[in-house]
Amino acid sequence: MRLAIRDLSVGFAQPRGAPPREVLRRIDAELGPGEVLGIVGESGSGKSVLALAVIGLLPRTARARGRVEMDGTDLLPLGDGAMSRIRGRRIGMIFQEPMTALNPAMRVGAQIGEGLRLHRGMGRAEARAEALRLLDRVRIDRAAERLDAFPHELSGGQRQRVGIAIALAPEPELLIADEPTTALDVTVQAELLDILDELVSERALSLILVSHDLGVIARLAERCLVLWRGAAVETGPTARLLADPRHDHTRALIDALPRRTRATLPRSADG
Ligand SMILES: Nc1ncnc2c1ncn2[C@@H]1O[C@H](COP(=O)(O)OP(=O)(O)OP(=O)(O)O)[C@@H](O)[C@H]1O
Repeated sequence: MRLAIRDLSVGFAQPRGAPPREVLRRIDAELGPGEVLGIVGESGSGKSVLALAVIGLLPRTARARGRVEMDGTDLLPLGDGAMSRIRGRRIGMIFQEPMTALNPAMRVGAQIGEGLRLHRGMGRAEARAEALRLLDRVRIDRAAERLDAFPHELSGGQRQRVGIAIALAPEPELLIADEPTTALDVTVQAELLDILDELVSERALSLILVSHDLGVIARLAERCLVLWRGAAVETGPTARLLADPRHDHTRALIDALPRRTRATLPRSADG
């Protein structure tokens, strides 16, 4: 799968005929199989709007221009029906707060099973066995028991593992993770980032990783795009950006990193 974002702008309709407020301006980006693209920027810079534009989940008041091409097909003009078939099947999404993606009234195994039955044509027993394999893959402890648990019975980290398993079930080619570890403590965060990293290489998955934290981006993304007030102020290999930031906002994001994280980054990012 190749994704090409071309000259993408997004505005929001304003009341009383005022001109739309542009929150994303002329974004270009590309992503191939087994690649990770980091989207980094401060709060309100447009990261989530960019992720939602790619997966076709912008609010109705949003107006998008440009192209979001998946293997050459522009997704922006697709209607709800065509887009919902691509979403889930070809593009998966992981959210910051896994509870929003989980159905509170449905057992974990059944939620993972939905994607397996709908998109991979599995029967009930086969879907249950595969759901267990997926829970093992995201290294949840006591996976067999978790199949029959409800989301509220799990910790935040376990819920996010389930969120990843649900997103993976239809074997998507592209995964979009919007602040997937922000709500979790650092050990769990590190483990989940490792799992995502492994999945990208195992499955030649393409990953768009959204974070306000350049440390998270640096762990996974070989290339990244720095958003500032809706514009891509810097884009390129993450190592280059860290070693030689060219925009004040990139420098500010590096300065925001804890000293210990900075010490693990390419040398010149430190000083
Ligand atoms: N539904 C909406 N209607 C109007 N404006 C919106 C809507 N959603 C987002 N915006 C605006 O778009 C801009 C970008 O928001 P976005 O959520 O993409 O930022 P972000 O970088 O993801 O921030 P955060 O890290 O806080 O989630 C903000 O100015 C926000 O107010």
